[in-house]
Amino acid sequence: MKISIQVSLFFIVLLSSIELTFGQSSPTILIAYYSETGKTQSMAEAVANGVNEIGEVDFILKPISEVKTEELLNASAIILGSPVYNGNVAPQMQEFINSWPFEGRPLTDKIGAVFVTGGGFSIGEEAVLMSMIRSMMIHGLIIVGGDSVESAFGASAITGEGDFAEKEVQEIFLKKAEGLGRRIGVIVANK
Ligand SMILES: Cc1cc2nc3c(=O)[nH]c(=O)nc-3n(C[C@H](O)[C@H](O)[C@H](O)COP(=O)(O)O)c2cc1C
Repeated sequence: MKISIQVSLFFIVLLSSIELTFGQSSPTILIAYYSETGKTQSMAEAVANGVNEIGEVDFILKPISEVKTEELLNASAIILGSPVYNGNVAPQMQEFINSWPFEGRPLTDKIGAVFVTGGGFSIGEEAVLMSMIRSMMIHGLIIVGGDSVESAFGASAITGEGDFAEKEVQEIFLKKAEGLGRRIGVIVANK
């Protein structure tokens, strides 16, 4: 009798620990970017640093070419980054979004957010933020901006004009990206 109670207790503890291990995995934020010369990648890494500060959520950080459909479907939030090409989103990023599953709108109600890098001031960066936001809204995502009025539509960096030319992405822009990541992290952690 005593042995069978002990065996039952053992299985109860085992099942509880399995539930704890597999039933309570942290929500994940997917940070996906396109980058030819590394500037948008630097912003993506800053977004990830911001998410990391929150601690309660996982993130996947990768170029769009490596993103799997299941990673999109499993993510609680999707954060996209693109450079500005001739006033538009990089065509690779648009193709990526166009490849998302649409039937039944399986991405509906995930959090969506965006960041860009552009060579110059007001020659496309806001248009590209808005372009990605529009596409995400077609898929039913809930759009969230950055953590300051200067990143209201998402985080942006100027990489090629005046003092910002031929340098690493500057701290003032990386801070916006970090703030975006932190904000999405807090929202996802409390969702
Ligand atoms: C083909 C091409 C077109 C570009 N067109 C624009 C543009 O219209 N407006 C702009 O601000 N920057 C433009 N840029 C500059 C890039 O957006 C900028 O250098 C960006 O930071 C590059 O990001 P990456 O290092 O992640 O590739 C263009 C760059 C290339 C290569």
